[in-house]
Amino acid sequence: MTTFQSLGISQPIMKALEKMGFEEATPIQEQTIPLGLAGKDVIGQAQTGTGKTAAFGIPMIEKIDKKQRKIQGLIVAPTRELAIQVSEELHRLAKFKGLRTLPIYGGQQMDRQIRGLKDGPHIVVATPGRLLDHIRRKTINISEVHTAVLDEADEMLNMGFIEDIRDILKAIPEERQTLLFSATMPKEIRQIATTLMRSPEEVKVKAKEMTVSNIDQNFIEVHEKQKFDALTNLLDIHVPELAIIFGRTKKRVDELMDGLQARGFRAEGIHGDLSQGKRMSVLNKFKSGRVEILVATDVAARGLDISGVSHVYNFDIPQDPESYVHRIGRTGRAGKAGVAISFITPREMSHLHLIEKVTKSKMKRMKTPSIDEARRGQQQITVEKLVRMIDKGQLEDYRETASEILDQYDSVTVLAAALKMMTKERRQTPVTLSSVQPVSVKRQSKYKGNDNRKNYRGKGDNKRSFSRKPKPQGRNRKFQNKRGSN
Ligand SMILES: Nc1ncnc2c1ncn2[C@@H]1O[C@H](COP(=O)(O)OP(=O)(O)OP(=O)(O)O)[C@@H](O)[C@H]1O
Ligand SMILES: [Mg+2]
Repeated sequence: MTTFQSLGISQPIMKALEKMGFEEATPIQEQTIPLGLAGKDVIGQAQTGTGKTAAFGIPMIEKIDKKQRKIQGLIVAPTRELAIQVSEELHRLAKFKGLRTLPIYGGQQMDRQIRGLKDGPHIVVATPGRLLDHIRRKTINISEVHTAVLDEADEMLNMGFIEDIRDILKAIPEERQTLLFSATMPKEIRQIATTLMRSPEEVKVKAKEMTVSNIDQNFIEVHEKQKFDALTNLLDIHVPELAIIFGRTKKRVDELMDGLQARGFRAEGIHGDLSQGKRMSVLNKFKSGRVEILVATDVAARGLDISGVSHVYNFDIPQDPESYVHRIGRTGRAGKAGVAISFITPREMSHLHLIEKVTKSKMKRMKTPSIDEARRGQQQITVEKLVRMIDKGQLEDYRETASEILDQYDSVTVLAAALKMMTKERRQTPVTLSSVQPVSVKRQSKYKGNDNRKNYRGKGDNKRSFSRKPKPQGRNRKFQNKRGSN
């Protein structure tokens, strides 16, 4: 057990950690906080939900001079929701030090952000597109940044973002400390990463599998046309506290949401075509439990930390094993248990094996659920309610009527009628989804520009092309013409 105290963390942050209920450091925190404090560049890789945010956040906060009202720490994250979440976590960590943190992302009014920037934040957490807009308009000054973090680093250095990241890093002094974190770090991306850093220390938390062991990983083999019924049956059997269902495209997400609502589930969708206001309201409803099922594209695959997500369903199997790791990692966080179920059509079985091979984990075959099992699942909820009522007692006022009924009918019939009355029977509204192509085992390049990439970004973040090839530039060459101008 490593205490935060033994890592040499200052009093204001210790106080914040105590308030947040962090008792001991997680392995990635234990290993990277000292390096971060020593000013080293770090590539940190650790499984989903193991506290990478605080691992880069704590040393960044420690090194910030509160009196200097300049942006000293910059974090770049791939989605708006993640930028907001990371900013909130850093705000909590820096609370007693009194630092200001500001999220900057697309879909929010520019002038509001400009006002926020004029307020003198010490730390900015940004999505790349909007940050570049501010840099080009000269509405942000990042020339005093001494610590830069790429959260979800492999995603940030992937085809869709790499040029933006290079442009952003050019606006930061070369003497900066650069920290890269993710649960996945394909070799090719790691190589690109080192060109942006100064002799980085690579920290990889030792684990046999890329995924956390507290996620129970399953798959069902199911034909495309039977997927939707299988999904609603599973939902009735599992009764998740909160569930995320991943679909391949925005259209798919919309159709799934409509279908689930038609069958009486409290489901809402999130993807890059929705307005920022809508994205936020859906996510907030989900966090508060007013919506039980979040249907999402990969826009929600990375980094999001929502407590209570007990189940993740891959309605469509993701193209990349990395995406699989991040998607299922929305459950089983901070040591909690979680369940993941992936739907695989017979033609996609080889893709499943590829994912298992890359992630070094195994998915258990789950049999396709039947409507009878689903019914029993629904009845089970009623039975549990009934048992709770029995345990509670206070039934005296009902006993006389109860025995009168039992004089006339047998007990099983009476109880069956009561259960039927109390059970919310599922509407079996027929739902047909548009057909989709199965995922092919032929992997696209790591530097892909696939459909998910487009899904990832919201409107207005799409301006920059996805197809630009990463230029093979070394750090020195890249910064040569920049020298002196910072
Ligand atoms: N030392 C700790 N003790 C207890 N809880 C912690 C600790 N560190 C982080 N947490 C909590 O664990 C959860 C997961 O942390 P975080 O979001 O940083 O994970 P992550 O490693 O970045 O995951 P991902 O790869 O999905 O982005 C958060 O709710 C966070 O507040
Ligand atoms: Mg994270």
